[in-house]
Amino acid sequence: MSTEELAREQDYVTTLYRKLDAERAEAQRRLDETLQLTGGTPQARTERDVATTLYTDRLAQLGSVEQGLCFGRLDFVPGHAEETTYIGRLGLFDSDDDYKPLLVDWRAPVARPFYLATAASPEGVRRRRHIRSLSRKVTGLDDEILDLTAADQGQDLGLAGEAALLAALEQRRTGEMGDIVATIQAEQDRIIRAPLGGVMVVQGGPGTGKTAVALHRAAYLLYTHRQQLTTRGVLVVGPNSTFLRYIGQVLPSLGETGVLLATIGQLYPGLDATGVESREAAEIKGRIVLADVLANAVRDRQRVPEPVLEIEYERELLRLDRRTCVDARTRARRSRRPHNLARRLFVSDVLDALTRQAARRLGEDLLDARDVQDIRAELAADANIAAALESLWPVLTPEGVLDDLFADSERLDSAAGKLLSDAERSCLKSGRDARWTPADVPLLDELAELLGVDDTEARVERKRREREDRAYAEGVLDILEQDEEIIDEELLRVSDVLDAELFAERQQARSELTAAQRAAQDRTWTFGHVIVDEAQELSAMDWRLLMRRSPNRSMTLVGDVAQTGAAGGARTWGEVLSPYVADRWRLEQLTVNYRTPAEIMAVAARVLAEVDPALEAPSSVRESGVAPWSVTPADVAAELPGLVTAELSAVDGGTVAVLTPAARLDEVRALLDGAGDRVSVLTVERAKGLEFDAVLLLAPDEIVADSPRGLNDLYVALTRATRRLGVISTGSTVPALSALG
Ligand SMILES: Nc1ncnc2c1ncn2[C@@H]1O[C@H](COP(=O)(O)OP(=O)(O)OP(=O)(O)O)[C@@H](O)[C@H]1O
Repeated sequence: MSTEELAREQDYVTTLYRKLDAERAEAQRRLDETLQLTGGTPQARTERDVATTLYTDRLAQLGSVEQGLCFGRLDFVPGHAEETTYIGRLGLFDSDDDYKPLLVDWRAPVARPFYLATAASPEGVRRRRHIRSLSRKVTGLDDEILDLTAADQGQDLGLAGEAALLAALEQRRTGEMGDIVATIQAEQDRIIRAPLGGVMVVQGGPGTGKTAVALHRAAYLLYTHRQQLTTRGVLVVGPNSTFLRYIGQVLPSLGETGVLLATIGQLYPGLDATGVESREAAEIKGRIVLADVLANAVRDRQRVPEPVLEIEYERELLRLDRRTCVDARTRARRSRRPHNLARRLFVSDVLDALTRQAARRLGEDLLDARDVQDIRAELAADANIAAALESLWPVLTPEGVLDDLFADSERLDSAAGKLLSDAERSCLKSGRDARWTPADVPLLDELAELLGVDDTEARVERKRREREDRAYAEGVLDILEQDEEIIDEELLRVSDVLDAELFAERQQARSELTAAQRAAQDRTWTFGHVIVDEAQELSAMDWRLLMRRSPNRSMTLVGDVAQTGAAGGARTWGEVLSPYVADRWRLEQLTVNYRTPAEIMAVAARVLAEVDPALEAPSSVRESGVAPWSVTPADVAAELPGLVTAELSAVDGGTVAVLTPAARLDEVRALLDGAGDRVSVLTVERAKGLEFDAVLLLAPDEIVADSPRGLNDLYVALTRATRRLGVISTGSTVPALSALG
């Protein structure tokens, strides 16, 4: 690349940074101005709140694009509507020149050819240029000329911007995932920009960019359907907290808010379920039949007297017989309301019956309707009667019911006797953690549905407040419209684009929390879009919970059925989804592995063939030049630290993972204590979705033997490395690894 060309691009990029600085200064100035205003009417305070959030969001967005602000350029063929377009992390416009775009946001439709154009289908693009930079300095340019004669590079795998891609892939791993906006590939772009509605499954082998694609899709959807999605939010579900930390930085650096990142264990408000239990117990809890077990458990709590319950009331005995209670129970159950709401009906019928009894004793003929009503009210307020009603139809909480069910053999036998075997029931009872486990969360959620909350009073109050908010918002908008003193165009723009309802909703959100934060606190929140990563791991009960959060079935599910480790996880996507959407879901596939070098992938492919010969491993995009190796040390404890040190120096500042069978985790952690934060010691389950420059795999035979899906686990373990793989054998050889030197 000529130095003049580099200098020309540097000039342009410098102009863009100048523009970025100016935008930042302007947003800061406006924010400062707004913050200096004090006092005033409630309306004035509202206006200030709106403006404060607007400028604060803008500043955060402008702050997050500093690195690699502009990374691409398209030059179109003569006669095309555009001549040249620069692509970057956000859009910048020239306010002095009719808002001509200086930089196009990567998510905008005009940016698409940057990811999709090929020599065979150039979409009007003559040249695609990747601009590499470090801080604000342009360090390199990679050009592709998209005419047919130049159709050579990356032809086999259809790669776009191969040089830039390979440079990105060669980078050392830091323990946090980075964005891929500069080098998104065509098959990935099609998924990222797929329409919002419906259920899309993205099936792809390890390292094909499923996680990256899922997160960029969240950013794209929020950009394209901003209004719809910032109010409802986007839920991104990942397998565990280590994984969420790994991906946590990708979205803010794309300048997005309104996204809730959570594990299934965090989807029941007020809990972060981190308890541990056996694979078997988790598998049983994940079965769909648990929905029936729980329904039975709730029904079992709706009791009738055998044969009569006597209640002392004002020194006399009222008798509540079985028949009355059975009738009341039948009517309450037939209402199909959740337990705590149906309770009102049961209580009302029983009180009617008791009132009749009490009235009879006092002499029915002497009482008018008013007297009878008074008697009923007195009965309702009586402590003994309240206790009797509570014993027959108690107010229940999900936590209480689940705890009682697992702690009490009789209850469990009654609810699950016909649905789970003796061995399965005792597995649920034994070895319970004092804390809730992730597999408990969908059960609690199910119970919350079955039980409901009798919030009649709270609802009336909420409705009243909503009416007030709305009336207030209408008032604010009227004043904004009329007040000629308000010349700040940003504020006026706010009133232009909001109607009263939205404004009221926004006000509520602002005075309290963001959509994501509100969603985290509200079990009944439904999201605008739900994205699930490592979706193959979810159990049938997990899916039930997620489908409740996504009644519009706007979902992106990414995963790999060849990597399923959970005993209750997916074997096929159809099996998982058909109860909810029948066959109304579409499948997209990713086929290129960007993480694992070909040398390592060859080993992994042998394992995959053992899992299922019909499954195909993705093709690696590059070779590392380092062959995977294997050793069988005489004394693992003595030699492991040395092997780790050697890997650390080989990856030169990069990361090393030691993947171990669960039974050896503590021992290995102790051995490597003090190895520094570039070394992670993990089980395969915890390493799922993560990647490291070098991986040392300890005792593969034990990993295989540990679970019915042990070979899948081995496949996952082998595909975590971006550069180097070493296998440390301790026992019998695993056939698929026997060829390792
Ligand atoms: N287009 C791309 N440009 C640059 N890097 C990419 C691209 N696509 C994927 N990568 C990189 O490849 C690696 C693997 O991606 P990712 O973790 O998203 O794969 P995955 O399919 O989720 O893998 P797994 O199934 O093992 O969890 C990451 O480092 C990611 O940044």
